[in-house]
Amino acid sequence: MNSAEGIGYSGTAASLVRIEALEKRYGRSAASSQLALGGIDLDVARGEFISLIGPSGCGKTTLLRILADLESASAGRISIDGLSAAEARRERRYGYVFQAPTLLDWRTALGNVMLPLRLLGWSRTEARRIAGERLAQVGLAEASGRYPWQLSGGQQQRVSIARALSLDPELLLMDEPFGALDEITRERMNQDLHALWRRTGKTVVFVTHSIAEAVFLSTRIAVMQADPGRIARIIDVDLPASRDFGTRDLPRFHELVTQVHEGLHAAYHA
Ligand SMILES: Nc1ncnc2c1ncn2[C@@H]1O[C@H](COP(=O)(O)OP(=O)(O)OP(=O)(O)O)[C@@H](O)[C@H]1O
Repeated sequence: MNSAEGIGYSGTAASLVRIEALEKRYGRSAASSQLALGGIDLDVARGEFISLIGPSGCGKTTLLRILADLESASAGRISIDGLSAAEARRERRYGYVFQAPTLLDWRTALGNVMLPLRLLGWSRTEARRIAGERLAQVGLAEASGRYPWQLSGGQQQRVSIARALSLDPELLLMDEPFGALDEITRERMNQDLHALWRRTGKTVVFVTHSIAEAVFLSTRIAVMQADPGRIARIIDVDLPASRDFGTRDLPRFHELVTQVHEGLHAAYHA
């Protein structure tokens, strides 16, 4: 049985995501199995933007995939708005953005964003209207007729975000969505994602390897460590709520970058 499904429990009004004593073991035999997550406790408040950062292999993607019910937990409990991960998946309570865009090459940008709506029974006209709005939300209205191979990497990721938003979920799970982009495009995407988050009030769980990206975007940062994967430290990001290109020049921004850096160093050498 999927334990995340079996023992889901009710969250509070304030926390949208609740994770308690979550463990994940890959492999069956005791000799060859590996404890990828060794007891994660984390509450994510509604409207929060939390980043997971940590050394390669510390279980960031595994944690995100368990939340999305793409992977089962070995022990522990999670709930999303009071639902188990499986229920939340069935009810389309989250949107998921992968590291690679995963768009269908034979569908236009609009067609890709329409797809989840069409699959759930929206009429073609309604789906087209909503998908058009979502593409406008990510600044791609004029590219709606283009195919993925006619779009830049950054534009493809914008389409992926629009698709994740298509059903207007309260929760967005994002697995290093800007990892493959050049630095300037990435900063621009950070800026636009921040503005989108402020406008929509979504709750975001975001995996990244970039300290600057985590500090710029987040309300809190969970620094993880490996063997087994666990949360080593939580850092509150007390920057002004509204962030722009000037945010990276603030002394507090640099202090926080140093704090996360030190947290990561400690995590690497623990
Ligand atoms: N399907 C799988 N089968 C067996 N082991 C796995 C599987 N997926 C992940 N692992 C192992 O679990 C651990 C955590 O992997 P995970 O991909 O979640 O880490 P991560 O922090 O996201 O890494 P990265 O930053 O490199 O993407 C790693 O040791 C990995 O080898």
